[in-house]
Amino acid sequence: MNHPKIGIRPTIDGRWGGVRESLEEQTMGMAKRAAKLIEDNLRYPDGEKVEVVISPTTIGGGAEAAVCEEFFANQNVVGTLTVTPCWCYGTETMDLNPNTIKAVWGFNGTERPGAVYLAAVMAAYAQRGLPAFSIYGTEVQDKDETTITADVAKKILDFARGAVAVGIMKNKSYVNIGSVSMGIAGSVVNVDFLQKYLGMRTEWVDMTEVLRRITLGIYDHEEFERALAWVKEYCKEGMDINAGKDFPEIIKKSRYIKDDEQWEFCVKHAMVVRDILEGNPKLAEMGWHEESLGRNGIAGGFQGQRMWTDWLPNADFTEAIMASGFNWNGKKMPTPFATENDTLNGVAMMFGWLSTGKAPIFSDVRTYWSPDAVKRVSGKELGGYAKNGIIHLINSGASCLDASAAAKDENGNGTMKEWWNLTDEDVKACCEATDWCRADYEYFRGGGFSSHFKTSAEMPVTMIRVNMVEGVGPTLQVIEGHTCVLDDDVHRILDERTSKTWPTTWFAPKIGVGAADSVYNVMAKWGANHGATVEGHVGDRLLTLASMLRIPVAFHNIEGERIFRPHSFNGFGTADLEGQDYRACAYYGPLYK
Ligand SMILES: C[C@H](O)[C@@H](O)[C@@H](O)C(=O)CO
Ligand SMILES: [Mn+2]
Repeated sequence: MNHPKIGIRPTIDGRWGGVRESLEEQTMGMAKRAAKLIEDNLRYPDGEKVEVVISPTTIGGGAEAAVCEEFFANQNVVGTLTVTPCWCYGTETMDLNPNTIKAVWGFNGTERPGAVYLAAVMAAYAQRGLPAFSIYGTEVQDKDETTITADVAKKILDFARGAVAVGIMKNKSYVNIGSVSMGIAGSVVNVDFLQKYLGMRTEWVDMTEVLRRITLGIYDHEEFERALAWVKEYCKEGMDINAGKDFPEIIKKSRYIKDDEQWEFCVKHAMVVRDILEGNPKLAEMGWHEESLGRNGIAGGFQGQRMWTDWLPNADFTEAIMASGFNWNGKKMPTPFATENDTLNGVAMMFGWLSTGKAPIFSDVRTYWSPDAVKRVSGKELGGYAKNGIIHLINSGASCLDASAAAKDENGNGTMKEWWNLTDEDVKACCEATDWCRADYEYFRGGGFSSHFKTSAEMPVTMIRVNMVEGVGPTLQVIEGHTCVLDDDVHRILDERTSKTWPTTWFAPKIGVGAADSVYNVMAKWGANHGATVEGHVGDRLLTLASMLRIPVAFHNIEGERIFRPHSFNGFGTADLEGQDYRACAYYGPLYK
């Protein structure tokens, strides 16, 4: 991965003869400390540490700003962080590159007017139509203080993480395999959105390409044997919902791959889909050079239903294992991969993955259960986070296996980890917590297997959705809450009323913030049938990312004090943060227009 970097711009009062000399060490010291903070705390999705470059000199005016810009030019710098403890000359030192994401940290030390420069250069950025993030600590620090305070550190990291996410998506591909599934609007790919907002290439691959590669053997046969052995050892058989059923003829005659050959087919499907997105040098060794290149895909989806699944095994294994933090080769970078080709949910999965390094969960937002309804059907009261009601997140077996929450944190609590922190025990535990049920032939005539688990830990999570709204364009929904663990009998009663062989996550949104005034209204206001969920309360990170991408946030429950957007957004009004966001995003428009 050609990693996008953060460029740091130590900026200084240009007056030689005493002022500048007295500030050189402190200014460059801020740059080095900010660089270390980012390198020590942030990782790319592939697990590598985020790379930072620092201007070769402090920047006192336009000449040195040009030297810095030239130095950054061939370093793939996606975001610049200007740092200063003093007054500087705003329009002479500002980053005028229209393509970088910008932030400025003004040290809160009163010996020199760093904060005055911060405000001055923010005015310059607002006047020039270049939104920039303003970072200023709440507490005055002594000028020789080298600690970066927690509030400043958080803003530096949230800025850098969002800028890196923007850079990771740029020039990558989103690969749709198949077309629109069952009339799902999110499956209707909006190429303008992917190109102009995310800088991504949209690729289409017909589902017959998967069949071609399986049929002609265009996959690594040695790896296939290994993967099949892993499946036999770790993907244990679950209930067969079809057993004993006398299906109508149309279903019986539709299953093309025999039951005892379906796992082989599903494993090949998963390997082929991965190779289509990422490429695989082994294929070149086999004489399949073009296939070995892949499509530079960091995310994608598979249509499945219905033209494939009405005769061939479904892609639930593929979709689950692509999005998981591990596979038969051990722990690996998750790939946001959308069921039913729901591209807008695939992008939501990608945003969550880029914001956490964790596996994103794909789900139907399927059922709102009020406390009264649960009491009626189970005789039990909902309590804890579930006390105001719960939402059933479940989709035909596509959810990443990390969502079983079988991985354990340092206190032994179930959680979902950055993939690079997964241990062998975590991987085994996630496999142990999952069984694989044969697909419901009424839905999936061609068969296949569905991952089946229930999220077995109470975790903070954030559910995300990208919607396309005529008259606005892309919008984002971000709802924080918790997963809930229900009593076994309550879970069983609720789960068995619906598709009981699919993976379940019980979600209790945090209510009482913004428009999220009830669990019911979270369900009622959700923009589509799917949601992408990641572990952690990371709604603030997603709102920062959305502001960088100029995607307005239509619905969220993130407390006002946690919202970090470019300073110039204040110019679009400050009393109503939602309206401000909409007006600023509408004016600035997409990054790559
Ligand atoms: C099997 C069914 O068609 C499911 O795929 C359907 O309920 C969906 O997931 C719709 O999003
Ligand atoms: Mn669905």
